[in-house]
Amino acid sequence: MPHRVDVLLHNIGTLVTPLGNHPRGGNAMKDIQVMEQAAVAIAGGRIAVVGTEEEVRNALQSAGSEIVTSVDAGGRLVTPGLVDPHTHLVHGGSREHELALKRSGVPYLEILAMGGGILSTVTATRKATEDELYTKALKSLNEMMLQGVTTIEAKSGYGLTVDDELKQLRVARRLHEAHPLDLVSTFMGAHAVPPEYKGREDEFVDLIVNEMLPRVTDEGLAEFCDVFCEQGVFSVEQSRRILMEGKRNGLIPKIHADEIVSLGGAQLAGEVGAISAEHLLAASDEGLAEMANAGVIPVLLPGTSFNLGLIQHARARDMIDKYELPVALSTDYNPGSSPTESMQLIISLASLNLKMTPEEILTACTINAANALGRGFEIGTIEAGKAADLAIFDAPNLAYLPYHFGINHTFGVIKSGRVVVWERGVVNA
Ligand SMILES: N=CN[C@@H](CCC(=O)O)C(=O)O
Ligand SMILES: [Zn+2]
Repeated sequence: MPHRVDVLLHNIGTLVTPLGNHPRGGNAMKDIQVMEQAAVAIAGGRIAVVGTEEEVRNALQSAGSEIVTSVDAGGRLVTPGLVDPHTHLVHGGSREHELALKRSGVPYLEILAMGGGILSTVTATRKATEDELYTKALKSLNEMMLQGVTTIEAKSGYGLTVDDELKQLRVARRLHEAHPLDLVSTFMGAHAVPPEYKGREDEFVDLIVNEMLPRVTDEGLAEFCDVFCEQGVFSVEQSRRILMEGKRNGLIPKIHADEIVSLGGAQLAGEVGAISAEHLLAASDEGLAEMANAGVIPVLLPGTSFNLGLIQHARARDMIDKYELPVALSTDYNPGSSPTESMQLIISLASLNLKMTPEEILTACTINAANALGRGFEIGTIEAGKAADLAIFDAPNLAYLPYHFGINHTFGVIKSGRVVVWERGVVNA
């Protein structure tokens, strides 16, 4: 028991959290702890004690702990800080000019093949200075924090030259150092083939492998390596080569797999030992079984299928009920397929379109998402010893979050023991 408690968060109406450090799949996704009239004592940025308010106060009193600051949660709902494990945070420009095209039925991959889509954002990102990218991404990062998010992943992939990929990753590193939120970086030089390599796709893969990957690892700019494995983008063979070379360079594989066409990306995820596979709308049963065998976390992105106007969504129910996979959820924040920073929108869409229960959704946005970033021992639950990352919502219970959709429920956010959002506004950032 610490002698000095920096923050005592008390008068929590309901505290909800999954427990443990590992990904939770199948029925275990529904297993969460629900505690009424709770409190959390925080010391040195970590959770020191959690329990009912009476238990916590008694424990602190018998240890003679000094409480430096008391924070009144006002009877609200408290969850672990949300984790957004798949974002394309750093990019230039926006793509509202493609909205009419999309709504008239032109498919996502066709817009890309016409030189638009991802490639239009590549042009804008190449043009932007590091400072311009920083300022734009900072705004989005604050939006995410106001949603109750405390850790995010950020991918490169809109530079597609050595310098422009490094530029994006340096912006993410600067933001990680300057902003209260934690950013975890992923190198995604294999996001699209740039126009100057059209018809010479394998030469672009050579560039990624021989020049980009070594520079990224030399500068310690990323932990993960991701590939858009999709028809007309990177084949299974090209993806395998990049992910294996990434691994040789110390980067853990992730993969945009079977989003539109069932290419076998889910199987590849299992084969290369990816920590996660993303999208998976078209994943086959064999692919899902392979992921379950290999312990790959499916990161589902219901904002993308919603925004692309698809009838089909990822098969979350099969993944949970049949394959006992530990589903994670994310915004996929990007300027094309999912222009939203809102994890709370994702929470509602997961309920509506993926048919996940509120308990499963909480697990997916916290401990499973944390494990998709290799951080299950550090964040994702409210337990003694973990980082004190907490979200305080103006909601009477957990089910209220997906139920009352389209508004921001966040009242406060505590990141590493520091209050960074209060009364719905950013403080101390
Ligand atoms: N599908 C590939 N990449 C992103 C979209 C990028 C974009 O359209 O700019 C995604 O995860 O959805
Ligand atoms: Zn993505």
